[in-house]
Amino acid sequence: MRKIAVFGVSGRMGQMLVREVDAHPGATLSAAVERAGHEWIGQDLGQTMGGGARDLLVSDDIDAALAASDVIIDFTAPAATVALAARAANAGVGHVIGTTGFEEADLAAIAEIGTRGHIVRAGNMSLGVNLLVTLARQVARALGDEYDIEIVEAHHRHKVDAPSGTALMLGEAVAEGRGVSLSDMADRGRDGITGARRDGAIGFHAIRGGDFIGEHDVIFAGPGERVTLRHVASDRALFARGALRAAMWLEGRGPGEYSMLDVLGLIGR
Ligand SMILES: NC(=O)c1ccc[n+]([C@@H]2O[C@H](COP(=O)([O-])OP(=O)(O)OC[C@H]3O[C@@H](n4cnc5c(N)ncnc54)[C@H](O)[C@@H]3O)[C@@H](O)[C@H]2O)c1
Ligand SMILES: O=C(O)C1=N[C@H](C(=O)O)CCC1
Repeated sequence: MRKIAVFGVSGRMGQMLVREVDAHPGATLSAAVERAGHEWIGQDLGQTMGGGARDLLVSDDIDAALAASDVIIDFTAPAATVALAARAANAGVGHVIGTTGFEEADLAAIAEIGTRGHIVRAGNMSLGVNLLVTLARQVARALGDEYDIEIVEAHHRHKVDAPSGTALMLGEAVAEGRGVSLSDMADRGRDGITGARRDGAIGFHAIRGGDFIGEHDVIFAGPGERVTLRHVASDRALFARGALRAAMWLEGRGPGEYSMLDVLGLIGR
């Protein structure tokens, strides 16, 4: 049995993850972790999730959670994830990172920890989005600079980061397809007298509202035609299933910062 701890357990994703781990015949929930001071700390996990008691208390004790686990699944917040990555690596525990909203310095810190730790990190854990990433790279390469690329995403009203992690994955993929750096070409939102579109720009636009789970369009607008690649998530459990797959996949792997493209066997496609 693979022992899996869920961090951010009271969150939208945390609760999905508990259900997926419980349903997996090869996995057992080893710890349920929330941030210090959260109202769920010390409560029975089953009861806080609205069911019967299950003999597992929600805790903020990171060392105890790491000691009890083979791998942790972390959908929390950037600062928490970066700190946790170092502790998981030191403890020899795998770390599946679903958190988004990282700054460049956070990503560099995680990459450094990935030289000794066992990490899977992806801004989107779904099979469909990761397949779309490979398609977006190919389409950008095939269509070339005459086609303007705009990435439009929509998420629920509680989401705190923009562009979404998925939009950034798609942006990296189209930039790679074109042989350019995303940080040079990204154009995030537009407002006011922006001037005409910059040649080669990769545009990002974020819609926030209601209960959108996650929708992404990559638009290639060319002379006389447009191509749109689209992904629509209709069930948040999708992301939890992907994260659990990553947690199982990490078993027996060497150190590294892997992506869902590795987990799903989509690398190089
Ligand atoms: N990669 C993916 O497929 C994917 C899918 C959905 C969401 N996400 C990302 O996952 C993150 C969480 O999303 P959500 O919708 O579940 O948010 P949420 O706000 O519902 O849940 C986050 C939880 O993390 C907890 N938390 C914060 N700091 C913590 C700490 N130090 N230790 C333990 N717990 C801590 C919060 O208290 C909260 O309960 C976001 O960054 C989101 O963008 C990624
Ligand atoms: O609900 C969220 O938050 C989501 N975050 C990920 C992102 O930033 O792309 C994946 C989709 C849902």
